[in-house]
Amino acid sequence: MASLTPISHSHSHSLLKRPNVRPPPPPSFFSSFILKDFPYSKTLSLKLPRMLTRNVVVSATTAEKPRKRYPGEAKGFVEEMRFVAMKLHTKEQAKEGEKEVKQPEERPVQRWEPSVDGYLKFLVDSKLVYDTLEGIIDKAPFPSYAEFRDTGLERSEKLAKDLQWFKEQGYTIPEPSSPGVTYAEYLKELSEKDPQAFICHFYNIYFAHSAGGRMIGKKVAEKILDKKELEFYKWDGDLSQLLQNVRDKLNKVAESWTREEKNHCLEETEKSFKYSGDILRLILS
Ligand code: HEM
Repeated sequence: MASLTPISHSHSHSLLKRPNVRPPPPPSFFSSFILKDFPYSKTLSLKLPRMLTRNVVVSATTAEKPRKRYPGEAKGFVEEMRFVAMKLHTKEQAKEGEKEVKQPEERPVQRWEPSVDGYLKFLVDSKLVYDTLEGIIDKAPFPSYAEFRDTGLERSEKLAKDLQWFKEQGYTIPEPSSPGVTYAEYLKELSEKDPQAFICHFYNIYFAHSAGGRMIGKKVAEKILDKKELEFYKWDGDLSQLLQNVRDKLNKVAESWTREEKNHCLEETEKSFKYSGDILRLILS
């Protein structure tokens, strides 16, 4: 495993007690700072930086240099990734969501009209993405990826079983389609040149599936599969413990990242939603 440099918090603690701290600079300073640090795309640049600015707290680490705190930072980097991800949901997807509904999959799952053929396309493309992710983690082109081998969250074999079940029911399993192929290619490329961005996708893919993904699985099964529970939505062992183990590892890996690298990882969240949204939308095709 790559050497990790833990961040020491002791010194900020003692300094927090200092009474004569400099007052925080005016909001305009923050807006430009955050905008510079979070160059999100046009669609989000209006929403996300404001959202982040609103939540940034200035903590007095030294009298000379006020230090901005990122939302979730005190709890660890996973909490920062979660914060950005939750804002990218729509209100109808999750309570914490803030994004406007633009795509069909952003509407309430309760009102979806899924088709078995569309769902099969979704499962096939999801399998390609998980095959790719799990292959990358296994190969570990960056040593830190090896931390994420055998987490118990792997989905490739589960999906293989589900597709076999559909086949036995008489369905023809389609070839992967463009959204899955495109995402898999992107992940392969990223994994070899940009570990921070790759880890963002890793987090979002597995954690999205354990949250919204499970909800989707249940609703879709009620509507079109006579409530058949797929293996895709079953984990060996206690899911919340498996997730916690991965959160701990992600936090540990991110401890060796600079603030710029962390921001770069957070900025990738939007792409993760875009690629995953394109695959989710197949359910409604
Ligand atoms: C129809 C689509 C979606 C629905 C209905 C949905 C719904 C949800 C819900 C209900 C939660 C749990 C919120 C809570 O903790 O109270 C959640 C969490 C989350 N979602 Fe989604 N989501 C969707 C799509 C996505 C997509 C496309 C991504 C990113 C690729 C994503 C990433 C996440 C992440 C990272 C979490 C945090 C999980 C955790 O805290 O462990 N979601 N989602």
